[in-house]
Formats: sequence, structure tokens, C-alpha cells
Amino acid sequence: MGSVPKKQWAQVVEKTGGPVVYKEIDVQEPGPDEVLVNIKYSGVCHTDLHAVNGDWPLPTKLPLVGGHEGAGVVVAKGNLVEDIEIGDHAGVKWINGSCLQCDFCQQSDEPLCGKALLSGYTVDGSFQQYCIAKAAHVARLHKDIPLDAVAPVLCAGITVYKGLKESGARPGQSVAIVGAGGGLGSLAQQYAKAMGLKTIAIDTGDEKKKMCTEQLGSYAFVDFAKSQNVVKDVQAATEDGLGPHAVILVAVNEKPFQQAAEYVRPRGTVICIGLPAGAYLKAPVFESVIKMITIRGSYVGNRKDSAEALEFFRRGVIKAPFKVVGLSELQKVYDAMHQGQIAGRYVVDTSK
Ligand SMILES: NC(=O)c1ccc[n+]([C@@H]2O[C@H](COP(=O)([O-])OP(=O)(O)OC[C@H]3O[C@@H](n4cnc5c(N)ncnc54)[C@H](O)[C@@H]3O)[C@@H](O)[C@H]2O)c1
Ligand SMILES: [Zn+2]
Ligand SMILES: [Zn+2]
Repeated sequence: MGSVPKKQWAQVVEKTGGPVVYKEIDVQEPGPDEVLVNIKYSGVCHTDLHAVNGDWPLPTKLPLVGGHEGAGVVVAKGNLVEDIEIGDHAGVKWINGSCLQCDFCQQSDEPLCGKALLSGYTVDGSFQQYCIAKAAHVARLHKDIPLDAVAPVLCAGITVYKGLKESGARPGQSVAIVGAGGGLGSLAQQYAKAMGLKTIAIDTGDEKKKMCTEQLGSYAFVDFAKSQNVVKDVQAATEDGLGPHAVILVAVNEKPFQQAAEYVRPRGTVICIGLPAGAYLKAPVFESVIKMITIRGSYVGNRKDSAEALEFFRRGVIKAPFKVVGLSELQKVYDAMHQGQIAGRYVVDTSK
């Protein structure tokens, strides 16, 4: 493997509940259809915190190296890999690999593949310096793309871009982004803007309000913690008071999943993306029927969605705030995320 070291630094979940342990571990060798990516930067997604806490009905591998927004350079590849070269820039996504043969893979619904490998969940992810992924699934990154800024696009960006497409919202229409101040939410506002949509941001606190309205392009902000009536306030924020055409739910609490159907516009669509632990969706049957509301789930994106979302970013129309800290400080990022204190995204630099 040439210049690839035998040992590397990683953040390891040794037991569910954490904390993560920063330590030296072995570098693995890629299999025949895999590449080894020298991760330079990795975004920290709330999913990584769900994985540490073990709060989803899907067990993680243990010990686990989390992370699934890894941007870096290909340093080794298996002998079956022909369309990506050593030295190319690549991104490790949530979908680390899929069978490419099943009903879903054949129809490019790779996230639905029953054999999908999940980076930082069922296989080791990007919170290490050298990460393995299936060559078919690593994102191809142009060399003019900065590896720190692009990291959050590899999950958050792809996911919200896909969710906006699934919503069917058209240019000129309005979309409520619920959880707008977080990683997915901040990128959702930027993708929506680039797609010609108007956004209403819903989250809490002055820092997030300022970011959403002054930096990310939302024309209105509803503070869910201060509002006496979120449903009324969201509807009132639309021009005719009838509510937004679509709602993108990226919040980490159950409440908004039980409110969105009430304020979405007749004929509107509620897209569920956030995955709060143990939560249930709720919608009034009467209003949902007579308003002809659609409620649907949206789960990351396929390879084409990923390439499209990355192309928006490469063109310079997506700019979301992020802060860089060393990989060694990952636990501090989790603590802040747990408190809901992060506006935008944290990205870890694997060299420190
Ligand atoms: N479906 C998918 O494919 C997919 C992909 C990636 C992440 N996710 C999930 O999306 C969620 C968000 O991830 P993230 O990394 O953006 O998290 P984050 O912690 O960066 O942001 C979550 C935001 O939700 C806000 N929030 C909490 N309660 C709220 C409420 N009642 N109303 C409005 N906003 C509220 C928080 O203040 C925070 O700003 C997580 O559950 C994550 O696992 C899903
Ligand atoms: Zn993610
Ligand atoms: Zn498959």
C-alpha cells in the first residue's frame, strides 16, 4: 500500500452511550471492490450522536468508528476498481456500499437496499484518518472543491437536496424548514434558495435566527420555544396565510412531526427526514383528508442525487456555515449537539 501507515488516529465508540475514545488503531486494507480514503475532514451529523447513544431500533457495530461525511484522497484501491484512481478526491457517504443487484438497487433506490452498508454505523466510518468504502459508492469530488466545506454536503446536503426534490415544491413556492438552525436545516435553506424556493426557518435562539435570516436566505423565522402557537405563526408567515407548500422536517424532537400536517398548505407535502428517538408521526385524519395532504419519508439519496447535490456545491451556490475543530475534540462536539447549541455544522480535521 505504498505510503499508507500501519497505524492511525481514530475516535472509537467502545460501548453504546459513549464517550468516544481517541486512540491509535490499525489501518485496514481495502477489499477487491473497495477504496481506502485518507480522510482529511469529516462533518459531524446528528446521526453520529444517535449511533453513540444507540437510540434507534437498529444496532451499530461495536467497537465502532462513527462518521459519514468524510472528504479526502484515495490512497489505495482493490484490484477490481477501475474508475477511480489513487490521488483522486473522494467522499465517504452514509451509504458505504449496496448490493447493486436487488430490486431497489436496480431502480437506483440504493438507500433501500437490504444489504446496504452504513458508514459509521454498520461499518467503520470517517472519524479516522483512513476509511474504507465501496468504490461504486464513494462520491467523486472535483479537485477544485475544498475538502473542509464539502464535508457536510456528503450527508446533510445530499439528504436535504433529495428531500426538497421529493417534496415536489416548485420555484416560487414556500417551504418551511423545521430544525433550520442545525446541520441539515442550514443546508436545506441554501438548496431551497438555489432551487428558487422561499423558506421559512423554524428553530430556536437568536444565534440561529440571525444565521437563518441574514446568512442563509430565509425571509421569516419562527422560534418554536418562544411562539405561543407555532401552527398559526408558520401560516401567518406565508403571503396568503394558507401555509407553506412543503415542510422539511429535520428537527430532532417529536413535537414538530405532530404539528406539520396542521400548518402545511392544502395539497401540500410534509417530508420527514429527522429521526428523533422513539418518535411517532401524527396528523388529524379529517384535515389531512380534506386538505389532500401528502406525508412522506425521505432517506439520504442515491448516487445520482449525491452527484447532483455536489454539483450545486461546486458551482458555488451553496454556502452554509461550519466550524472546524480537531478530530480529538469530537466528544465536545457531541456534548454541544446534545444541548442543541450548534448553529450550522462542525467539521473535524483528522490531522489533530
Ligand atoms: N433521513 C435521513 O436520510 C437523514 C440523514 C441525515 C440526518 N438525519 C437525521 O436528521 C436529524 C437532524 O440532523 P442534524 O445533523 O441536522 O441535527 P442538528 O442537531 O444539527 O440540528 C437539529 C436542529 O433541530 C432543532 N430542533 C429541535 N427541536 C425542534 C423543534 N421542536 N422545532 C424546530 N426545530 C427543532 C435544534 O435546535 C437543532 O438546531 C437527526 O435526527 C439525524 O439523525 C436523517
Ligand atoms: Zn448524516
Ligand atoms: Zn441492493
